[in-house]
Amino acid sequence: MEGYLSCTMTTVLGVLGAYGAWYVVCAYLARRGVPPLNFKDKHCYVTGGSAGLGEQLAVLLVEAGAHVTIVARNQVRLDEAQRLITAHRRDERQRVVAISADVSNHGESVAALDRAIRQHDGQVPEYVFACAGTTTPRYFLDYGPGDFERTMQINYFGALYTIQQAVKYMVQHGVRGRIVTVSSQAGLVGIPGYSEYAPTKAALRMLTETLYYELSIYGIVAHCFFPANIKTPGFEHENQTKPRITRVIDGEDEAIDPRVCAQRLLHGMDKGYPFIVSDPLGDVVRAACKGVGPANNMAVDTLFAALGWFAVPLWRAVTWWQVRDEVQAEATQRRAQLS
Ligand SMILES: NC(=O)C1=CN([C@@H]2O[C@H](COP(=O)(O)OP(=O)(O)OC[C@H]3O[C@@H](n4cnc5c(N)ncnc54)[C@H](OP(=O)(O)O)[C@@H]3O)[C@@H](O)[C@H]2O)C=CC1
Ligand SMILES: CCCCCCCCCCCCCCCC(=O)[C@@H](N)CO
Repeated sequence: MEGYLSCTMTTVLGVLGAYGAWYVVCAYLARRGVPPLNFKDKHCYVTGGSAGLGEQLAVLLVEAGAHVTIVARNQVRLDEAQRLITAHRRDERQRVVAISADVSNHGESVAALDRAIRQHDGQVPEYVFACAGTTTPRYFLDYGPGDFERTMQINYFGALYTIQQAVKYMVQHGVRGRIVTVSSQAGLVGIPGYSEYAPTKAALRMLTETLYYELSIYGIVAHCFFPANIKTPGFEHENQTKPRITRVIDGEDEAIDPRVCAQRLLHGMDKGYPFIVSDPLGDVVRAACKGVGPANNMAVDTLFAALGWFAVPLWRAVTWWQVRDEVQAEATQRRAQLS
């Protein structure tokens, strides 16, 4: 009996020890080659920097000593954001530049970046955050022609145009910078109501995964951020059209503060994570959706993934049960409307 116990103990300790060693190796591998974050005197370029997540990100960046460019369309909101961001500077030599452009237009995207570099005395951005994005959630059948294309054009192509041009300049000037795309947890998990939005965010994930490997050729690190709901003007906009089914399933009540959300993004970048989330549930979803993409820490991700494969279908069943009345009502109403 005693022999049996000590044999079990040895096995348990052996497994824990092996897991610990694996964890350490994974942590080392994940960080390998990623230089520490350092924003002091760096040029950080933030599209969508006039509101919500992008604005709070710009605030944190100037607090960390960066020069910042924010890009958005509406001049009034840009001016307000510029004032707010400027008030957070550590040093008045820090430049805060605001540029009005529609990033979904290739010419405007490129011109905005050129202007930003000129206004920063030729300094190419070391950090590029493609934050601009939008959604108007509805039932699939309620979208009109053009809606899908418009959202893809802003969320996906808007980010792509900015990043491609920035990477060109980085490589040309030998800048070993970082690029960040902003996807969403809705780009990982299918949620009714996001048919116009989720594909744009899934596309960003795959773009970033590709660039994570490809841009390592030039010493540039790519990150993709997958936040859950954030309390922003964009969130208020989407809630005006969001079906109730969507509100319940995506956890409307748990929306987080944009500053906290931006801090979590910077934390993930500091760790060198390719895919970054805003909360622990996000880590479960991220790991369960990992596929053959890059891991943050293979040892931890494997545990999270195993949890996700069981928990996500349970969560799906529970939330679907919570909205059973709305599902019924929508089915009845829609059939009546279309027949
Ligand atoms: N809020 C949330 O719950 C979540 C948001 N996200 C994503 O995070 C990002 C930020 O979201 P959030 O802070 O809520 O967004 P907001 O709507 O609050 O702010 C969006 C910003 O992007 C700018 N923008 C929008 N379209 C364009 C365009 N075509 N060209 C240039 N700038 C543009 C807006 O300015 P202007 O309109 O003046 O151009 C504004 O500065 C988005 O990509 C969003 O999809 C992801 C998960 C959850
Ligand atoms: C124990 C494991 C349970 C698994 C839980 C799965 C949770 C998924 C939650 C998805 C939330 C999606 C928010 C999308 C926000 C967004 O992008 C929009 N607000 C657009 O702006």
